[in-house]
Amino acid sequence: MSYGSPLGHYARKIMLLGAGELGKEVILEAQRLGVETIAVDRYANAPAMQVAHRSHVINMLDGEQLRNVIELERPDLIVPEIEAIATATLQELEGEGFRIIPTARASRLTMDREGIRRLAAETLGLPTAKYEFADSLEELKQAVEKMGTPCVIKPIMSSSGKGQSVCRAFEEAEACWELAMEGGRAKKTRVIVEEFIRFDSEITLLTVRSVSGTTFCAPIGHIQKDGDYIESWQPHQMTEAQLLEAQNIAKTVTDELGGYGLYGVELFLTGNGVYFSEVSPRPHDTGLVTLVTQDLSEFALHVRAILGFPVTGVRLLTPGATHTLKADRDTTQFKIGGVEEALAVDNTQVRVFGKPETKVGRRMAVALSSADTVKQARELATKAASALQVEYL
Ligand SMILES: Nc1ncnc2c1ncn2[C@@H]1O[C@H](COP(=O)(O)OP(=O)(O)OP(=O)(O)O)[C@@H](O)[C@H]1O
Ligand SMILES: NCC(=O)N[C@@H]1O[C@H](COP(=O)([O-])[O-])[C@@H](O)[C@H]1O
Ligand SMILES: [Mg+2]
Repeated sequence: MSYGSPLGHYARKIMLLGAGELGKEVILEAQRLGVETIAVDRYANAPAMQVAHRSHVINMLDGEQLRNVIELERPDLIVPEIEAIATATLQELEGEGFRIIPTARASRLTMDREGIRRLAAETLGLPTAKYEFADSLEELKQAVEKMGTPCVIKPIMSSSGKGQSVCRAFEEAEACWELAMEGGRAKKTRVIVEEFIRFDSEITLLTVRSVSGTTFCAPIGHIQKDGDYIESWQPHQMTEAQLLEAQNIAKTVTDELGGYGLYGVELFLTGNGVYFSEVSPRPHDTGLVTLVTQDLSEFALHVRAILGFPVTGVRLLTPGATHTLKADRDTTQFKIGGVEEALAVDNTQVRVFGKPETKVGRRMAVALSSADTVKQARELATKAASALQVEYL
């Protein structure tokens, strides 16, 4: 396959739908291969827009706006970077010959928690937490009663833990409902109620589907707070049996979803075996660690796979870890400080995402460290992240 230079007549063009910190790394990798890049998101100056050839600001949940921008640009590949996109329009466009990564069906099924959960548990028979759905406070109360407490309540369309809470007693159901209504990405009222799984640890298994077949990265362990990731490390220590179980689940779900690209399969490890939690048909936030641990990062792997290039294997070069920096206020008047101190920590890098605005809980930067052991790497990344700070002006 051959293609011309970016911005020329024969360029190969990819359009990212979503332009956050993960997309920024995807675009940088695409540019290394001489691909033309277009970033789209709901607000101007999003991280990936700052490194793309061009950008557009639209409401990606509006099918007409989405179709217009795609027809205007006519990209060779359309690469969803977040869940909240008008996926029915992506399915129509795929029918008209556009290529959606990994497939329009995969982006539709993973757009909300119901599609992927029913597919995994009911069609594929994978082990998951028990679940119920509710469309009103009344239905939620019934579901909580049936499920018992504690249980986890999440808007069906949300990510990074937005609108998610643990309901510890029946009386808390109303507060959980209110939180979910505020936190969802789209104005949908439906929530999922999940059995609370007391896992020993949780992992992301990055799984690449390419012209070369399916490849797994070493498992990534992580810690989440309020449904959002704080720390991740690679490799995560697990038994051979657990790893095989995890790979089997990942293979089953990614084969079903199909297409080319990197998937992040989220799994809970328990004494009773491995549970499937959810899957991202795209690079995963906890996988940022691969920027310092692997010969090819999850972003490089995604780009290679979606362009139809071979992915013959992935090498873990060193243990590593990441720790995030989050804001705790809503403002445009801020600076990121402490980069100098963070970079003084051994074997450490920093990514400052360049988001134009802080929000409570919004991820603004990450520290990444490598070391001889995961334990050391986690200590270094945590030390570096604690040196980083959002300075409010
Ligand atoms: N049923 C559950 N039992 C116990 N913990 C859970 C359960 N569901 C979610 N969690 C915890 O909350 C975290 C976030 O949940 P989940 O991945 O469903 O949210 P999300 O908003 O899709 O996050 P992201 O988009 O960042 O992956 C999980 O990684 C896990 O730590
Ligand atoms: N867990 C999913 C995830 O981490 N997604 C990443 O966060 C961005 C949105 O950030 P924002 O909410 O700060 O705009 C997304 O664009 C993606 O890069
Ligand atoms: Mg998740």
